[in-house]
Amino acid sequence: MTQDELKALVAKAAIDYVGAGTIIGVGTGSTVNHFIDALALVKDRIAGTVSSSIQSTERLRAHGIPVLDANDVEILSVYIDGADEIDHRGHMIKGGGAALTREKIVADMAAQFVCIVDVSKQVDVLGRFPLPVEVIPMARAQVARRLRQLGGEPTWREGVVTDNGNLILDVRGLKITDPLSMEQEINQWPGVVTCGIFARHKASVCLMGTAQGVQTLRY
Ligand SMILES: O=C(CO)[C@H](O)[C@H](O)COP(=O)(O)O
Repeated sequence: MTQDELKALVAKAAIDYVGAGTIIGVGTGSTVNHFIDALALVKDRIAGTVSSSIQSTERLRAHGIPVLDANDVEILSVYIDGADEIDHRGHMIKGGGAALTREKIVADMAAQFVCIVDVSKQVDVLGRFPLPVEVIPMARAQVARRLRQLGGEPTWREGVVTDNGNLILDVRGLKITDPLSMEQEINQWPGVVTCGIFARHKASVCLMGTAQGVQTLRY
């Protein structure tokens, strides 16, 4: 199976986690695009969605799936999203699509996080994928200096402006052996909106697409 076929497979499997009459959180990316297409087939089952990006909102609305304002919703039954990397404890790197901050907000609203990935995203230690960090434009150079002091090599993702009007630094060379403490450390620097480590908001379940089918991992 191709990587895209594995993404479609896990996206379809995630429909089992969509509870009748509930509001669900929807992530961003090519795997989630498959999920949105699958969700369209059962859209009458749910009360609505909260979306993590303009891109996903547009796709949801094109299918006639209601998208609600996060401020009007108290709790989500589930948040379904992809990841750039996931370790064996459910910690993730996210933000390859620059939607990390809204993704973390929607994840924070949800009772559980169902991560949908193909097997290529599984790692022993996070950091092979460059860590995205969303920064307020004025803080770009200072946060980059801080990241270098931490042992990383930050690159500005030029030309990319997030849905929140901010910039992305992609950090190579980090070996993230303690995801929770590195997430907390980076997030406290002035000008950082959030970093793409999802340790505080790790996956509850991962549906992993493999050549043998969908593997369900619980953390
Ligand atoms: O974090 C994300 C977007 O900000 C995505 O979940 C991540 O980049 C995975 O994307 P894809 O499903 O296209 O591989």
